[in-house]
Amino acid sequence: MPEQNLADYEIDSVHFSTPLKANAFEMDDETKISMISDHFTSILNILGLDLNDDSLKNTPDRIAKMYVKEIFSGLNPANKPVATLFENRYGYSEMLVEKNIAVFSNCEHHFVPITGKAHVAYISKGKVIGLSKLNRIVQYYSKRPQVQERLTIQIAREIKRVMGTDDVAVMIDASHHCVSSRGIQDAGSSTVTSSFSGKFRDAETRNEFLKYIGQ
Ligand SMILES: Nc1nc2c(ncn2[C@@H]2O[C@H](COP(=O)(O)OP(=O)(O)OP(=O)(O)O)[C@@H](O)[C@H]2O)c(=O)[nH]1
Ligand SMILES: [Zn+2]
Repeated sequence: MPEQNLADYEIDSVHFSTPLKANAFEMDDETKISMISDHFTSILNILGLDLNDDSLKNTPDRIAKMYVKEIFSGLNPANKPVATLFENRYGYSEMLVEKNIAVFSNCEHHFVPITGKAHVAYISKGKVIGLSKLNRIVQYYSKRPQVQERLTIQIAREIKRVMGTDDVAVMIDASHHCVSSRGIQDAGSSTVTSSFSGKFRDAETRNEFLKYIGQ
């Protein structure tokens, strides 16, 4: 594992970290897929489904691949995006806002989707970041079993680390399918979380950010 990615987990070792077992990185992806597939075969059998049906027979394998390679790929630090930074030669000194970044995550309590939008902003301390890398950071931390509060903090911390500045804002507005499609079954509500650091703790800067994202 690249040293920098391992460090991400070591730094993350207090309350904002994804709870991971000590041996979380010992198993390779192929072994994980094979074991998850076996367990899903049992679950579908227990539910009484006929795995000889041609539509169902590959479902355990499909779910296992989807977990490891897609929706939970952010558990593997090897998939952490590497940020491309450029010198701020043009001396841009205002905030940069990347808004309406799609969030597709999954709730760690029920393993059903969290969908919504993230808005992030930073003020340069000399470097600028390739725009798509902000989207990639949001996507990487989304691809873990999550609670929205932790997702917000993890995204903010990573942007601060990469950009070498505390002047970072993150806001997420998302719907939790565990609230909309089951349980209380309230499809109309959404959850807003935010992280404001550095200059974004000042009302004027924060309000400028909120105005740009239409709040
Ligand atoms: N704070 C927080 N809570 C969340 C998040 N995602 C889901 N939850 C909540 O986690 C709680 C889990 O509570 P439990 O009482 O153990 O689960 P449950 O019996 O399925 O609860 P209900 O959803 O009310 O039916 C629920 O209230 C969820 O709405 C999140 O991102 N942040
Ligand atoms: Zn849930």
